[in-house]
Amino acid sequence: MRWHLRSLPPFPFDRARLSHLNGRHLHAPPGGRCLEIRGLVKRFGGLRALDGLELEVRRGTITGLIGPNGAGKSTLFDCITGFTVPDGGQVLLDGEDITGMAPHEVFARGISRTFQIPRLHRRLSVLENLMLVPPGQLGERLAGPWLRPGAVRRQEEAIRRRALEVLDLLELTRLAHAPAEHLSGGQRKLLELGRVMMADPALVLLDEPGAGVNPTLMRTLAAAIERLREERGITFLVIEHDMELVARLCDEVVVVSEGRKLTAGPPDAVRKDPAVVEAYLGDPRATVGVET
Ligand SMILES: Nc1ncnc2c1ncn2[C@@H]1O[C@H](COP(=O)(O)OP(=O)(O)OP(=O)(O)O)[C@@H](O)[C@H]1O
Repeated sequence: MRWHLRSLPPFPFDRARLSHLNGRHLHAPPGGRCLEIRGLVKRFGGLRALDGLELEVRRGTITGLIGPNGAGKSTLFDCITGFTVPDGGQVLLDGEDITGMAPHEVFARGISRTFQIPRLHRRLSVLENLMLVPPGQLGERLAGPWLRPGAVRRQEEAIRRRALEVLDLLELTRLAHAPAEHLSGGQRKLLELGRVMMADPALVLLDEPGAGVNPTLMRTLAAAIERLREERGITFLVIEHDMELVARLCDEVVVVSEGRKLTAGPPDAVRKDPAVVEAYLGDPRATVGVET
């Protein structure tokens, strides 16, 4: 029986200690293509939410995904993660075609996501929300606690330790035993990122992490994302409307409009691109977001 969680390393992350784990992202060199979207099409009745979308996300980068409301950003996340099956095109992860795979198959390949409205177990505590994430826990099996009580206990302790480390990183320790429903909107976003961290992903898709988050929590959130990229080499694709956050976090920004890629490039260049400004505001003389 596999007991992979026993070997989970503590935070702060240490690449050398992690190398014995099987995460392909830990061995793959940064900068190569992690995610490729080729000609993706998704129709809802007569509406083409994705209309031949093409984009690439390089390994180890934080890539922003921006575009006006209804551009198709969330639909893209749904297609990547198996929540929606596209009508055409391909999703490639590290060169493997994962188009149309079920959500659990995509998750098993190292892709985790968050949602615009965090999906948490509201009645469970913050700590329990984290501890539920790692799959294949021995205690969940009917006979596990009877046949291997020591192994179940040790595994649970390892998961608890890791969850406490995640809470520490996200500055949520004092809320460990509070029910998730008592958290503020911003704290829920942090907890959702924590759940993603418990899954040890290679690629993380964040859907509007900054929405409804106050400036202090935003700094904690941004710092955690940067740290995960630096120390774990985790790749991020981030839908975000807050251009200040995009400018701070992202190496590259992809702009989508009406289900297609409009342009891509460094945040500053993209923000001043007349085509982008027009897509957002209908006025090529304006600029998108705040000046930094
Ligand atoms: N399940 C669905 N059924 C019908 N239409 C849908 C469905 N999901 C999305 N759409 C439509 O597809 C288009 C793209 O929606 P999507 O949510 O992907 O856009 P978005 O870029 O994420 O927008 P926002 O920034 O407002 O969240 C929209 O016109 C939306 O109304």
